Amino acid sequence: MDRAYWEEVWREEDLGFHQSQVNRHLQRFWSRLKLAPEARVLVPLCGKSLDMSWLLSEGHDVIGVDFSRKAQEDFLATRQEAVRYSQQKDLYLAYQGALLFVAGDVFHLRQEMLRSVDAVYDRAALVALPPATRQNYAFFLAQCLRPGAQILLVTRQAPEERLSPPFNISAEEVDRLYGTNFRIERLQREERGDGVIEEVYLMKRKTPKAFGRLPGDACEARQASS
Ligand SMILES: C[S@@+](CC[C@H](N)C(=O)[O-])C[C@H]1O[C@@H](n2cnc3c(N)ncnc32)[C@H](O)[C@@H]1O
Repeated sequence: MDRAYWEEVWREEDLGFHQSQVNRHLQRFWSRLKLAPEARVLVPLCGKSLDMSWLLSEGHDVIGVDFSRKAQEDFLATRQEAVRYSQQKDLYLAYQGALLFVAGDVFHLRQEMLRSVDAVYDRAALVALPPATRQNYAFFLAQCLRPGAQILLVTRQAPEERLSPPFNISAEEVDRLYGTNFRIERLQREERGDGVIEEVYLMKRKTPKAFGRLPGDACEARQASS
């Protein structure tokens, strides 16, 4: 699922993933992260999710990231505050109160932006990525997040495997992707009436043995090459 795929999705407004209500797992489990109100939360592949409004209403600083400038525009329009725009290479930044909405590729985010992140909220982000990209994404988060940073992850598994998003993510895959670098706790496993299983995980970045400028540090490497 490359950028062209998602641009088409937004152009055609084929937004079946968008929820008209705040996600119930977010509302139910967010307090488990025990964050201070002023904590900074990254919402990767955010679309125009109302979950960001909820996180802002909790007092958090929110960084939303999505390829789509339409998603950025639509989300900003739901809020009253003035917007200030800037650009860093191929990233289009919009600041609106405690929100920073970055229109661009999540993998192009700069390290200094991510090192200050206390928590990541992932609903319909990991499941939107094809298998090879999922590995890069989990590795990218592990490399960029500081020890102690947390991820609230919502996954899903439908009875049939699909060739397009949302993809099925099993507990084994979560463990394979994140287990080395994160302590993983499964908070919930729920089978919906339609046979789809939703799982909610709380993950905490472990302290690497030699944290910092390791060879292969994804963020550092990206910075050096940009
Ligand atoms: C399934 S939607 C989920 C949106 C949102 N999380 C929600 O719950 O409504 C996935 C979104 O990821 C965005 N996306 C996919 N790959 C991306 C990438 N590498 N960088 C930034 N955004 C990306 C797409 O544009 C799309 O809006």
